[in-house]
Amino acid sequence: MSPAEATAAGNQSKGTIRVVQLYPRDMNIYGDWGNALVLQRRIAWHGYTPELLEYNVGDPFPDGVDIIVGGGGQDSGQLVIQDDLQARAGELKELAEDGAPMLVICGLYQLFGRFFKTRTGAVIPGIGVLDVETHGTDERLIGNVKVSTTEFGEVLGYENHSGQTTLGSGVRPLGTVAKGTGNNSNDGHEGARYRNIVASYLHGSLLPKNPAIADFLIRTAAERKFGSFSPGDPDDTYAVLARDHAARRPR
Ligand SMILES: NC(=O)CC[C@H](N)C(=O)O
Repeated sequence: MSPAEATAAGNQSKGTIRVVQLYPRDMNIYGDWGNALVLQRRIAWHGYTPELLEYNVGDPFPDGVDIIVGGGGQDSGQLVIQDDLQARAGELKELAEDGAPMLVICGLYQLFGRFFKTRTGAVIPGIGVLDVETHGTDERLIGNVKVSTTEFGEVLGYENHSGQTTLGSGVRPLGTVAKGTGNNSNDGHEGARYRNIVASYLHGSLLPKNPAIADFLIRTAAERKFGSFSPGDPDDTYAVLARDHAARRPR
């Protein structure tokens, strides 16, 4: 049911949750925009009113941000956004430290870290919200991934990156890779967790197949804004089918 339909049906909104997708023009590959769409739909299913905004290079930064979502991108897309991202570092760091829920995938995961040194030797500075660093290699890590996590159960998705990310002591991994590569070829970890940020290499999109992560972001946003979260009754039929299908895909 759309928010408008919910209102027409007489359901009282529990309040507005504002989602901002960072740089969809330059950083949105392998279906990452689907993460914002899932948040929009599930926020409405939980009885809140979703507001979905796009933030691109040069835009004024929106006020009252409740959830930040950022996707992946080619190295060239990361170069395009790098200066604007540096200009927004202060606002994003403040939101992160204040506990705003965020989901950053692949290219923006790398740039929320300290830096990404690409395969060609270019160093793209990150904003240092996450204590991670990334080095490009000649090997591309591509394929379906399964991750065991304590917070979200089994996380499923698809990776495609040349960057290999090493975690510092200021973050913890999202989980342990059961199939695929994840952060790098060495330590068997995928993604990073810090405060209410979930960072991951997984596209596909991630949230349609992993509603537990979507609901974590929504619950955290509601608790932060309204003091509590009252869940609705989301329809997980397609999520269950998508998870089942993704889990059976070969690497
Ligand atoms: N899928 C991505 O976002 C890729 C990120 C980065 N360009 C890399 O290759 O590592």
